[in-house]
Amino acid sequence: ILRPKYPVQKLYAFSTIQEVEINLTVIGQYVDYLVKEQGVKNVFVNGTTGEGLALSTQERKQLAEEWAKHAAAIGASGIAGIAPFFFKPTNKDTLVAFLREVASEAPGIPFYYYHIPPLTGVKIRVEELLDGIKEQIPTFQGVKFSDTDLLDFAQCVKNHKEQFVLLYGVDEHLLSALAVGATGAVGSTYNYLGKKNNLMLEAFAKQDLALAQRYQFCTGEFLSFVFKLGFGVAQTKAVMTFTSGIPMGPPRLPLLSASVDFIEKAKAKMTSLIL
Ligand SMILES: CC(=O)N[C@H](C=O)[C@@H](O)[C@H](O)[C@H](O)CO
Ligand SMILES: CC(=O)C(=O)O
Repeated sequence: ILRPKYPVQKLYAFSTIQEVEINLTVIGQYVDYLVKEQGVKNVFVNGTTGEGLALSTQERKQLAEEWAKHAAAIGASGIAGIAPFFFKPTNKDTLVAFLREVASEAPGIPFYYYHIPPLTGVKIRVEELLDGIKEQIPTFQGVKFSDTDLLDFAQCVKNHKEQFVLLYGVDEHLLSALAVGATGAVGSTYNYLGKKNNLMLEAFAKQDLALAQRYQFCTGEFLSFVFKLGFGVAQTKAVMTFTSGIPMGPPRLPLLSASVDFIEKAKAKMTSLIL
């Protein structure tokens, strides 16, 4: 959630780009919206959608505190870490050693590995990573798995479902992940399709696969449409803005705001979605 830092746009060489600062004032309203309108039960703060990687440590702390305050929580119920993505770990042991250092800074808080190879470029299989990880990282609690390798995910479930929380993070594939035993889901589309996805979870739990598929196809229909227009975090913010009415603001560089053309088309598509 960002907002322009200056009222007047700064001029850059080829386009107008705004410097943006975080906007804490809308978080209370945002929490209410997620809970009441979308049935969202937990929030993943400073992740991909919240542009955590584009924020300073100070900004991330401010955001986490503001979310915790409005969510009436005393603190975080968990923290998550991604793999280092510039100098990358090339094997499981170095990745575990890295995560262990991060996790040990907060010894009382459950730690999750955020597996997102499309963005980190680190493709070390989670099945392999989880093997023996609890001995190395005592606070290890689970994985947010944002990849389409459902064999890797299924192996994680098969070997560790009792021990770890396995959250799936590719929203358009969630039903497939449920089929192999996902514990839950974390994703950007639950900001605006949360209600439909909760109904999908319910249908799946009642073994009504045909109904669950219709909800999954709804997410798929929307995403497959917007993917063709160019879809990323900036566009997600635009969709969240028009569905919730809460201003999510522009993204921070190198991302650029969604175009008016994108917003119009995405809005029309969203309105046309039928179950
Ligand atoms: C790369 C990315 O942003 N992944 C998100 C979660 O991790 C997902 O929620 C996707 O935004 C969503 O599945 C649409 O592809
Ligand atoms: C949505 C999500 O999973 C993220 O922003 O990291």
